[in-house]
Parts: sequence; structure tokens; C-alpha cells
Amino acid sequence: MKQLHKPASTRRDEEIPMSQNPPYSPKALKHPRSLPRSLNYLLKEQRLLFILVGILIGSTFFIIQPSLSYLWSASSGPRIPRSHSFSGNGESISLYDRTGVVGYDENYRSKYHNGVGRVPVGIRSKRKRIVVTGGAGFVGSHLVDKLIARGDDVIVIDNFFTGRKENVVHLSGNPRFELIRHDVVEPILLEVDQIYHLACPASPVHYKYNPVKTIKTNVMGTLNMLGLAKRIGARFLLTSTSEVYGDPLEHPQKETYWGHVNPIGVRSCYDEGKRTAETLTMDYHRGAGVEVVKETIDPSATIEFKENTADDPHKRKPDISKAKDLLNWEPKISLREGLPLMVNDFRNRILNEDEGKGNK
Ligand SMILES: O=C(O)[C@H]1O[C@H](OP(=O)(O)OP(=O)(O)OC[C@H]2O[C@@H](n3ccc(=O)[nH]c3=O)[C@H](O)[C@@H]2O)[C@H](O)[C@@H](O)[C@@H]1O
Repeated sequence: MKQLHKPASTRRDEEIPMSQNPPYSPKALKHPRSLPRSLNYLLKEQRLLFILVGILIGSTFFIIQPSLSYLWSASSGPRIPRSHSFSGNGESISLYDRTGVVGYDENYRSKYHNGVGRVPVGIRSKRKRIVVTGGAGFVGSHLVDKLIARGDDVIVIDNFFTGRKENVVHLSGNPRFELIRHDVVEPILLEVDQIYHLACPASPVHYKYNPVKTIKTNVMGTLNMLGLAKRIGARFLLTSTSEVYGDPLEHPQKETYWGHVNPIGVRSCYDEGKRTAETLTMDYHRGAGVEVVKETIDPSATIEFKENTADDPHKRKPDISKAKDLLNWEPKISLREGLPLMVNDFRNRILNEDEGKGNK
């Protein structure tokens, strides 16, 4: 209502003829007419000071606003009551409760405040999409908390072999969290940036009575997740165990120690399972070296993956020290120099072959 009256009164003031006595105006008396009216206004009653303070508060808010909204989104997501039951019985259940805005979890807020607080004011790292297999387990669920607190989107894959839904229930209302009930021994296709592979029966009680399941999860599960990582170009992390050292002959055990493992004992399903998982991970890692070749030949070339010849070693580097000592032989051309030469040679051979065929 005030707004309706104000313009009307202004308009009435403007209609007063100049010849009539103007109403008393202290403004006109205090300041010389030469000063622009806006400057006049600013100098009055410390308004300039108020404006400067306003600008300062405004800029401060906009500088820290990304961090504030980050904190807010991490902490204010709707949560479901503790009594909420997980009814998903299909292959995939999403814990995002679209209807259950029932409260605000203070613990959730303070917990996440610590994590986000490390991000410098105004700087926001790129939000990643991450898969955590075994994310409902002890270690996994803590990792998931950290990743969510960091601001990433997390998908947990777990078959609940030993994991508990209670470990992740506090994240159920968070739109950046999703839970998929899935056994990693079966392939799964997802688009993510990173894969943390933790799924594994991890205590003797479980793996001793389910040895085949244990080694199967370690071998097939790891293969599936590595295959996924390779297909989508995701970074991969495997959680191994100090049990890969078996009954060690070296103490303490450094990462360089290869271990002393009984391959046929009752614990082998776990020890050897994790060792194989490590082997697979390193083989895939070395396989990525295929890229390093592409660069020297033709960076725009596409790579086609084909089945390898059976039993073909993944890596070979014969020790040539004897050849050097006894025959005084050693390679003179480095791999980087040699690859293009080899490619040219093959190209010429193929072209000559084709020409030969054409002449027939
Ligand atoms: O270093 C260790 O000893 C172990 O630490 C963690 O295991 P942890 O958190 O202690 O054990 P659990 O609480 O049992 O978590 C394992 C998770 O994997 C899940 N899992 C297990 C087996 C399976 O086939 N699939 C699967 O998703 C379980 O349900 C559970 O959520 C890691 O998850 C293991 O990979 C590692 O071997």
C-alpha cells in the first residue's frame, strides 16, 4: 500500500507551479547547487559510509557463498527416521527417500563441517562420481562418509554378505548417495570417475566357511570392476590386506616383501584371493601402458582390444646382463626411438604386400 501512495504524492509535488512559493526545503539550503544531486545525497548523513559498508558485506557474502551452499547441501539433506525399513528387494535399491523430509540431523552437519572446512574459501574442487564396492562394510562405510563430506556423488555396491544397512542408513536422504544391492561377481555397467573396490568377505569366520565365494569375489569381482574401470576410463583403488604376506618370514613386513603364503591352506581363499586381486590390478595398470605406444605412433589412432594369445606373458624384460658381459651386446635404440621405426617397417611391408597382390 505504501508504494501506491508514494508515487502519487511525488507526482503532486511536481505539479506545483514555479511561481507559487515552494515548500521549505532544508536540502537546497545546506549544499551548493553546483554539486550533482546524487553526490549531494551520498554526502548526507554518512550515507556514503553506509553504502561502502554494504558493498563490503555483499562482496564477503558472495566470496564465501559457494562454501556455505556446499556446507548446506551436505548437511541439510532430508533424513529418514531410524525406524525406516529398507524394503528394496530387487537388484537395485536407491536409498534416496523422495518423500521423507522429516528432520535435520545435527550430527550429520557437524561431521561434514570438518571435512568441507579444509576446502579453501571460494574454491570448489570438481565433484566426482564414485563407486565404492563393499561400501556397507566397516571400512567402506567410513570411506563413503568421507567422500560424501568431500562433496562427491557416491554409489555403493554391496551384496550385504557381511555389510549392514545400518552403516549407511544416515545417508539415505542424501541425493548424492545411492545404494545398489549387487554382487560384484556379476558385471555391472555404471558411468563413474573413480572406483574404490573393497567388496570381500573379510573375516576368517566368513571366509573359512565360504572359501569358494571368497576367492570368487576376489578374482571375478576384481576382474569385473577392473574391466569397468578400463571401459569407462575410471581410476581404480583396491583394498588389499596384510594377509597377502601369509605367515611372514620377514618382520615387520614392507610393501616390497613378497610373502610366505600357503596356497592350499584354509586361509588361502582370502590370502591368495587378495594376492590375485593385486596381480590383476597391476596387470591392468601395466596394460594401460598401451596408451604410452599410441602417442609415439599416431595420437589420434583408436585402440582396439582383442583376445590375447593363451599364456602370453603380460610383461617381458629378459635380463640381458650375460649377453652384455659375454657377447658385448646391448641395445642401442631406445623404445621411444624404436617404435616409429618399427611402425614404418611394418607399414612398408604391408604396402609392398598389397602392391604385390595388385600386380598379380
Ligand atoms: O583389510 C581388510 O582386512 C579388509 O578391510 C575391509 O573389510 P572390512 O570393512 O573390515 O569388512 P566388512 O565390514 O565385512 O566389509 C566388507 C564389505 O564387503 C561386502 N561384500 C562382501 C562379499 C561380497 O561378495 N560382496 C560384498 O559386497 C560386505 O557385505 C561388506 O559390506 C575391506 O572391505 C576388505 O576388502 C579388506 O580385505
